[in-house]
Amino acid sequence: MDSRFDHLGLLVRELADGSRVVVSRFGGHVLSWFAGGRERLYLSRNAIADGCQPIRGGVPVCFPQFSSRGTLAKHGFARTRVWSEVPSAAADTIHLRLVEDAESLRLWPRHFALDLHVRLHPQALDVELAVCNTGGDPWSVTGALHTYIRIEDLHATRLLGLEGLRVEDMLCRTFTTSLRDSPDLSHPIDSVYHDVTGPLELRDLRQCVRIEQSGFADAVVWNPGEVAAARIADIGPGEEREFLCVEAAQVQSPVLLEAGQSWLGRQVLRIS
Ligand SMILES: O=P(O)(O)OC[C@H]1O[C@H](O)[C@H](O)[C@@H](O)[C@@H]1O
Repeated sequence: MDSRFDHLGLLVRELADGSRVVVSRFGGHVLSWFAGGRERLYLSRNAIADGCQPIRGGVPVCFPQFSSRGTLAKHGFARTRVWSEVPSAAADTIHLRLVEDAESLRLWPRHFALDLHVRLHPQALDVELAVCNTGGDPWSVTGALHTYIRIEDLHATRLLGLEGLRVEDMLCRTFTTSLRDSPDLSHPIDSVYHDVTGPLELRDLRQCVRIEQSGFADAVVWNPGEVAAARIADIGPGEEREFLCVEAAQVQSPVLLEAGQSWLGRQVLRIS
C-alpha cells in the first residue's frame, strides 16, 4: 500500500503466513487485502484520499442507501464518515463503529449503530456489517459491501454461480432470469442478482476467489466498461480491466428494523 492514505487513520492486521489487511477509519473502508502472495483488492491509482470524497476501490460500505435509490447522496454517507475503532479481543479482527451525529441526523434523522468487523484468516477475508436501530421508531435501509476484486484481465474473467437467478439489468432497465453460466463481462455491467444463496466463484487467469454472503439478499455486479470508465476521473486509464465489483447488497427489499432491532450482513472472500 502506498502512503497516500496514511493520514486517513489506517488499521492493519497481519498473519504469520504473510497475509495482511488494511482498513481506513475514514469510510470504515477495507483498502487492501494481501493474501497468497499478492494483492486481492483493486485500489485505483487515481483514488482520491482527501478524507471527504469516497475512495475508489477496496470495500466501500454503502449505507443507509444503495446507489441513487433514495434522496441521499449516492450510496449514502457511511463511506465518507470517520468511524471509531472499538478494541477487539481477537488479534485477527478490526472492529469499527459508526453512530449518528449532528451531521448524519441532518441528512437522515435516525439513530443507528453500524458495527463493521473485518476478520483476517490465512486464506480468507471476512467482512461483517451489523446494523442496529438504536432509536425509538422503525426505519428501513438499503446498502452494500461494494467489493472491488482485483483481476488480471476483465476479458478473461468469469463469475460463476449466478445462473437461474432473477436479475435486474440496471443499464437496460429490464428484469430477466440469468441463463448464462457467467455474465458477459466484455460489455459494461450493472446488475442486481436477487436471492443469492450459493457461493459465487470468480475465476481469472491466475486465481479463483470464492465469494460467500449471508444476510444480504442480493449481489450487484458492476464494471463501467472502457467508455464510461474514461469519464470517471478516479479510475486510472485502462484500469477498468483490473477489477470487477461483486457486491453483497440489500437492494430489492429494504431491511426494516423496529426500535432496538439489529440486522447482520456478511461477505467472505476465500482464495484457493
Ligand atoms: O461511483 P460510485 O458512486 O462509487 O458508484 C459505483 C457503482 O456502484 C454500484 O455498483 C452501482 O450499481 C453503480 O450504478 C455505480 O455506478
